[in-house]
Amino acid sequence: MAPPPPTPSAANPIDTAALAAHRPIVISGPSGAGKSTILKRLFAEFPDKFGFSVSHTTRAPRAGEEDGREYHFTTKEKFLELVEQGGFIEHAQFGGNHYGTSVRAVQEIAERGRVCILDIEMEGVKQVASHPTFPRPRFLFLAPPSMEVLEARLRGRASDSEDAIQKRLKQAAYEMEFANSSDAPHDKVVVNNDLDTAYREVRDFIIGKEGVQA
Ligand SMILES: Nc1ncnc2c1ncn2[C@@H]1O[C@H](COP(=O)(O)OP(=O)(O)OP(=O)(O)O)[C@@H](O)[C@H]1O
Repeated sequence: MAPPPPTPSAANPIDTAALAAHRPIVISGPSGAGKSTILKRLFAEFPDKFGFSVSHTTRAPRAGEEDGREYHFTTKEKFLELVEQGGFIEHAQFGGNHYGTSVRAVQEIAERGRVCILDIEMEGVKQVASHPTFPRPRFLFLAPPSMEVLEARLRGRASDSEDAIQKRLKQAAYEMEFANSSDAPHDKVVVNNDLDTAYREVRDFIIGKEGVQA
């Protein structure tokens, strides 16, 4: 049986008004689909409209990192307590450390009058879509034109080893399968073939009639 939904507590009340006025956007898609490229353009065109939330992590800060800037650094106990309270819209464990996006961090962006853009991988997307209390964001999936083109772009980026490229391609196949399934929450799928066209489609989805006004 599914556990009962956590009630928003005093520790993490949900400010639905701010989130409704500035509805967050979840962007996902395989590694190499072009998310960073398109988001970079969007932020350059609209420097004051969007924000990225600051994630929580249980890993130790690295030299030069500041609490609340790169991450909210926290302990495993506090992290798991917040999980129990439904305080994360999504969270995961990598290399022995916990990482998560808190309701509070996303809300903070909305309260500053900005639309929070969440670049989230597939498992996180599923968690956000099934969160019991967090208001549903808008979901955008960025797809490559084909697996062959994706492979060529990953190679062209020249930032990964052969092993890493193979792992990304394998993961991309799962992501495409999920995106094509009826479980996928996506409100819009944009195929990133020609960059200008894809950018316009993403921009229209985000700032068009249903999105924030430009
Ligand atoms: N429409 C396009 N046509 C040709 N090349 C593109 C296009 N869109 C993106 N690229 C290139 O493809 C590569 C992958 O793009 P990018 O790094 O933005 O992907 P990403 O989805 O952000 O990946 P990751 O999830 O790994 O960060 C980059 O080298 C980028 O310049």
